[in-house]
Amino acid sequence: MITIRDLRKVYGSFVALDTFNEEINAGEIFGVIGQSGAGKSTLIRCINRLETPTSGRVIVAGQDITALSGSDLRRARQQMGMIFQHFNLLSSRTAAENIAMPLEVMGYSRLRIKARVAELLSLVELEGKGDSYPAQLSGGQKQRVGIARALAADPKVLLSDEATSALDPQTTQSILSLLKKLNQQIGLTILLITHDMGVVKRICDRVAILEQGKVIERGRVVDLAAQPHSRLAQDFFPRLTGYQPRPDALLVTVAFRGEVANEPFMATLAQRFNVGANILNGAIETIGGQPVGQFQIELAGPERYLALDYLTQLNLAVEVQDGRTAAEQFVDSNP
Ligand SMILES: Nc1ncnc2c1ncn2[C@@H]1O[C@H](COP(=O)(O)OP(=O)(O)OP(=O)(O)O)[C@@H](O)[C@H]1O
Repeated sequence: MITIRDLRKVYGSFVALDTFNEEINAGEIFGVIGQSGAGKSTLIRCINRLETPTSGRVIVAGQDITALSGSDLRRARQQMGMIFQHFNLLSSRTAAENIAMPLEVMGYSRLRIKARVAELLSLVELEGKGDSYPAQLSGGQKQRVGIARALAADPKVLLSDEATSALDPQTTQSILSLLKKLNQQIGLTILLITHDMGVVKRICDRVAILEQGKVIERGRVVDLAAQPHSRLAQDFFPRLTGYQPRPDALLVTVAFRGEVANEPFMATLAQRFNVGANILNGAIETIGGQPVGQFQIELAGPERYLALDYLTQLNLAVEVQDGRTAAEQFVDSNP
């Protein structure tokens, strides 16, 4: 649905976005996460052509956005709805009138606008609020108006620029639920940028992590979360720092997903091997509809390497603190 090829944006000699490539599929929720200044807004502004890329191509629903100008570009932009952190509603217009704006630009009749606005108010669960002015609405309600306005022209893609950053945690959850519902109900493709890992965890199918204009990690959220060493996993499952294992012990991170989360592997370790297995830290989250978790454990005792080998055979991702894989540790300790 969105093809981004070698997209670059340079301001003077400063590279704000460095050769971004991605294929965002129809019906997908794709997140771009990064800290302030990472290049997220630059990316989204190059996609909707609020900025002109220095080089590269952006193809949305089969149309090369980077090759268009004038009225062709305006028409192509109608394929992309956009929502913003501060909602960008007109304070002098009611919710219904704000939602109607793109339809007015497109020359819809008053009757058609009325019907479409009613439909959109219902879609974003704001029935009865059409006559309210923005000042009379909560932050979450204002964002719902923003979403309805973004969807008015029935775009294929929704671009979300930190749409929940100004909202409290509970309202953030309700807006994310709404975005997920729209994604599932009308097959909306969503590209969202955020600095909040919680947003990625909650609704994104795939993610790219931007740092200083470059992608430093990308993949399916559930896959990255289940890899002990990924940036994403380290953020989802913060590790103990500064812990020194005992001399006869290994400090091990075990990551797992799906069915294996239900297996009592810790109990089995203690039964089968001459080891003490001490859980230092751990959590299980539901990501992409399946359990994903990580434990940090200390394995102590003469059979700690056998225990480690057993864990890797269970299809768990296992990482020992000194960076060697479980297999390397095992070989090194059994010459
Ligand atoms: N018009 C511009 N001229 C010069 N530099 C710019 C311009 N726009 C952005 N930049 C620089 O490009 C870098 C990326 O900015 P961008 O706004 O894309 O980051 P961001 O990840 O969206 O950050 P934030 O979350 O704070 O909005 C920053 O260092 C910024 O100062």
